[in-house]
Amino acid sequence: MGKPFVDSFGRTVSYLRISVTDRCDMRCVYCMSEAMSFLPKAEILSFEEMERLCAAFIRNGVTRIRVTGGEPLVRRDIDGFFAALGTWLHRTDGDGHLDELTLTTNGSHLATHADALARAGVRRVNISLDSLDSKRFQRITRRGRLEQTLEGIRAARAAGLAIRINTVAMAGVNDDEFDTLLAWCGEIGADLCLIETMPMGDTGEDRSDRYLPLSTVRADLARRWTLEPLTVRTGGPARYLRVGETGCKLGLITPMTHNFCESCNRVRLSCTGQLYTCLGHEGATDLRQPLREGATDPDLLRLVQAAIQRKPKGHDFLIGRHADDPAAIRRHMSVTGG
Ligand SMILES: Nc1nc2c(ncn2[C@@H]2O[C@H](COP(=O)(O)OP(=O)(O)OP(=O)(O)O)[C@@H](O)[C@H]2O)c(=O)[nH]1
Ligand SMILES: C[S@@+](CC[C@H](N)C(=O)[O-])C[C@H]1O[C@@H](n2cnc3c(N)ncnc32)[C@H](O)[C@@H]1O
Ligand code: SF4
Ligand code: SF4
Repeated sequence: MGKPFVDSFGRTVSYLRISVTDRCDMRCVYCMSEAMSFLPKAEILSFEEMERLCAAFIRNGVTRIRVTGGEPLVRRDIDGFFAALGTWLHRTDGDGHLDELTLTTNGSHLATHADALARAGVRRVNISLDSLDSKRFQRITRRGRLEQTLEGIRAARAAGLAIRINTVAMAGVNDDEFDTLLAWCGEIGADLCLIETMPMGDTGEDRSDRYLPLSTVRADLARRWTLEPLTVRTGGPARYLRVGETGCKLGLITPMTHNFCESCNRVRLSCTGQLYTCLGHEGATDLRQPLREGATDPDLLRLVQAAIQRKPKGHDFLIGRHADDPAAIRRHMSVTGG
């Protein structure tokens, strides 16, 4: 096995997030604009290309891969991709292995894929759902259908996958639903993770007046629920609390703080083969061109190592920052999948 990737701040990179497509069947108001245009197929890495890059990461100490998007389950032959990555799970030949393979999805196609994901070795999924009211769900996602996502959640449970529901907390949009969501998650045995809105990409809407600090939400929920801080971490940014009444976990993701930058273990590969070493920065290293021009594994490794050496210390997101501001992050969340 090769040497683990360590950045200039001494942080070891053991977690790769890979966005397999920029396409999506929804257009969530905080993520994309209604008139989002998508990339031509030739620009997107083939699954063979993605598998080769993943292998290079795994052979150098990456033990967790999260597949995301866009909506990962709208890409053709996604089951085959999971099956291929799944062969790295718990390998013991000393040439690298994965401890975890997982995905973040909007759930709309989970009913079709849940069994194949479980067979590939996926054990838990993060499913985005911002409301249990079908009209509101449709308004937020612009084209999603609540029943379809609920069907996907049922299929995931039936396939034995552990579920975390991701809910973007939005002032005046779904802030009256957190109790309902918490109770419902308790009923279905899922964890709930609330996420603060992040200013990424132009969505055609102003996000700043929807920003809801989770410190306020937590204090409010604590009046009705027994919330006990947990030390458990998934290697992700969520800080977890145990909900006494349901036994499930409540996660809080406050991406605008720098809480987790100092122990950041992750990099991101976009569907066009750009390696982003920080969610909160524009800079990326192109791996597609060298890959397509016949770069060897050591060549690719050198590029990745150099990129990781330049991994920034943290982000400088500002919620009120206008999209025209030169410091604003222009790319949409769907480019890197969060
Ligand atoms: N600032 C920041 N936010 C992140 C980062 N990774 C994920 N997030 C936020 O967390 C949200 C949820 O991401 P998920 O795809 O569910 O992944 P995760 O929370 O890392 O998942 P786990 O692996 O289960 O901990 C994203 O939409 C982002 O808002 C990160 O590295 N930096
Ligand atoms: C970009 S989506 C990709 C995967 C999949 N389509 C889904 O929705 O789960 C990954 C996560 O990012 C979150 N997200 C998207 N845009 C965001 C934003 N501007 N701020 C905070 N979270 C965001 C979504 O709610 C979702 O949980
Ligand atoms: S959050 Fe996920 S489901 Fe919603 S538009 Fe973005 S990529 Fe699609
Ligand atoms: S903002 Fe950048 S440094 Fe901070 S946790 Fe996210 S990816 Fe890591």
